Amino acid sequence: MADTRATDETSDNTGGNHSSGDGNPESREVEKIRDLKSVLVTSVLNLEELDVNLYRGTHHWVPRSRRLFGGQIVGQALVAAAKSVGDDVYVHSLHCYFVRAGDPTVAVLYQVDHIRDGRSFMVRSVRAIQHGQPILICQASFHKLQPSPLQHQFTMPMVPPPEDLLTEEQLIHLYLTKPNVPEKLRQFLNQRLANEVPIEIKPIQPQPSLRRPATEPRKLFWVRAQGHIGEGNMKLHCCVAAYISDYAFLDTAMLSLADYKAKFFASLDHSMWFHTTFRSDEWMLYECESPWAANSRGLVQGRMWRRDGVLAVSCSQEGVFRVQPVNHRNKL
Ligand SMILES: CCCCCC(=O)SCCNC(=O)CCNC(=O)[C@H](O)C(C)(C)COP(=O)(O)OP(=O)(O)OC[C@H]1O[C@@H](n2cnc3c(N)ncnc32)[C@H](O)[C@@H]1OP(=O)(O)O
Repeated sequence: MADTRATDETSDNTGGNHSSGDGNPESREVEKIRDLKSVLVTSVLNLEELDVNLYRGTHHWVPRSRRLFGGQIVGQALVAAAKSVGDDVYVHSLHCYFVRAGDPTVAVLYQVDHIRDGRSFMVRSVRAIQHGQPILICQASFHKLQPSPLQHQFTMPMVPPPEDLLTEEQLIHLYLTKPNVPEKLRQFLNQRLANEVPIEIKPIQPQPSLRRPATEPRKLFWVRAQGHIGEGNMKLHCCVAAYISDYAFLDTAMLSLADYKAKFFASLDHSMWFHTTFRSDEWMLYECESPWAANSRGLVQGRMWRRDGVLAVSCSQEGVFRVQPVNHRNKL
């Protein structure tokens, strides 16, 4: 079997030095895709200005649930908020509630309110609106750079580098070449391959199976935006990270429960804290864990690490989970 590992990474977290691979046609193909501007920048996060403080966003990828992807709404809301502040401030946090399911058949409007401009901090409130009603309310805060001797961070977990791991897509291709893959699983995996999610993921401990044992609710994976974004616009990288942060995050809470599936799950809220500069189109380690779940809700917390060990982003989210045993015969 051909070695399907991507070989495009020789750079450090500061980005830039991509090698052109090993001459393998598949590596060259990966390189070509990496050279294309990320669709997150050209389309998803490229809002249309309709009026003062009013923007319109369109959709790229819609999950199977047919409700809008939360990361898209948060990312677009942050783009709208960031348009109302100057170049001398950085987004440092956001706090959102998903109050209604997003409708994938119509665009989303983003209405920005200027809450306060202070000497150090600026706060914006954004309402994402469809059919005249809010689907998301978001507060975003921006801060001037103010270096201080007070600084510390946790230590990044030790994991294999992304060059030694396969992408989710490559893992699925590999798995589908095995004999006797159950038809239901084959269909599920083919559906995943058909997804046009503009995110690349390399799991640290892949689990390509529908039936898995209950484990500690914790997972780690390398993640980056598909395509090129480039250096320079830190606010844009934060918006892309907001998009990325909601993908493959909430299901961490389900890891503690085997033999059940979620007949309905959705994120209720989402918070992020941006600690320092990073490139969302370079591999970052996403460490996800769920400290608590009960009463049909689960809490997940995440840390995104630059590959040089610097903690770049912290995230937190609560979701609703309505679960049932996998062999449940009732029609949903
Ligand atoms: C792929 C990666 C995904 C990552 C995660 C995401 O991005 S998720 C996407 C972002 N997040 C979201 O879209 C969530 C948006 N928020 C919401 O949809 C809503 O706030 C909410 C469903 C969470 C709120 O639930 P409420 O129960 O208060 O709302 P509502 O009364 O309208 O009910 C919504 C639906 O749930 C059903 N429902 C309500 N309570 C129920 C219960 N105890 N048991 C069973 N079903 C129940 C209702 O019948 C209704 O179904 P019917 O509708 O059939 O009548």
